[in-house]
Amino acid sequence: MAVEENTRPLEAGIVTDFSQRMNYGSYLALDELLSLQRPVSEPVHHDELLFIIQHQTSELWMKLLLHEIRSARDLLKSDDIGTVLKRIARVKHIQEVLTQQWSVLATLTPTEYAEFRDFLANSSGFQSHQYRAVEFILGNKNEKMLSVFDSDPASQQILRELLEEPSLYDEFLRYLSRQGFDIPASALERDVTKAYVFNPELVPVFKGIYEASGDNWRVYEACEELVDLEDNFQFWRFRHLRTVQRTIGMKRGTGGSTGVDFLQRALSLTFFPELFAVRTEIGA
Ligand code: HEM
Ligand SMILES: N[C@@H](CC(=O)c1ccccc1NC=O)C(=O)O
Repeated sequence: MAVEENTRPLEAGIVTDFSQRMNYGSYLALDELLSLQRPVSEPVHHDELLFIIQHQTSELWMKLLLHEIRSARDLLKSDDIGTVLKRIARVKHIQEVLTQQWSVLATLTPTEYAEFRDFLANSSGFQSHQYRAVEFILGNKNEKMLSVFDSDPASQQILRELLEEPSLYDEFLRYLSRQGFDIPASALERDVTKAYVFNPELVPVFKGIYEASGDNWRVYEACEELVDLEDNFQFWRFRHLRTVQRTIGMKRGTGGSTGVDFLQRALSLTFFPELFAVRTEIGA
């Protein structure tokens, strides 16, 4: 059989009979995955598919983000800092993808969005349980957020567990204590169900680590990884805010908040305050 010009001939070994074998689509449950984009606008607005896919892909990456951060937190309990660093390296790449992805949604103009926004009713990203789980495990705990999930007990239960468990940073401080660093009891015995708040007693501990980085290389590296992670989180929040601003201006959110003003306030939150405070104390 003659091979057509500018085509790649299939090799003899290429498998084509999947009647009895697992294939790509069945492994990945593609039939289900690709049937889950269900626009609600009537008549269906061209851009609603973009809106749905932007959110669904974000949720998939957040699923992995949570999986990796949870694992990093649990590995700290067994003092396996090497694997923790590997987990955080991956977390940072996922965050970069999530932040880059905003440029796709930024092609949605305010006019186009206004044409289907009403169909979204009161649904909002504020109700994303995976996003809230990531915030909680990073230490931004807030029990009041649980009420949003009253009608979704399974998600509410996961959030309640994360609220009650130590955060990634709580476990990092406990790890440092086990490694011989002088972590004050006020940090080790804090109420982990509350949002983490700045503890000035920790700054000298980090100052010691940063000034003798060569003696504590892994710990020093871990501190810098956490700083990167927080920076990346803020970059995502900032891109979200700017996308919201260019799409709905100063309108209230569908979730009931003031919108841009509400999101702006999240930019002053911090997960690892002492790791930023220590910078003021370093050098001259
Ligand atoms: C045109 C696109 C978007 C607009 C206009 C928008 C708007 C808003 C607004 C106004 C809020 C505040 C809560 C409210 O009252 O609704 C919010 C929260 C939120 N949105 Fe979006 N959003 C957009 C896209 C996205 C995307 C793609 C994601 C990705 C998952 C997302 C995730 C979130 C999350 C997680 C929150 C809660 C933030 C927090 O608690 O600080 N949003 N959004
Ligand atoms: N809060 C947005 C609506 C919105 O963006 C949204 C709606 C449903 C599901 C996810 C959303 N994304 C982020 O908030 C708004 O006020 O227009």
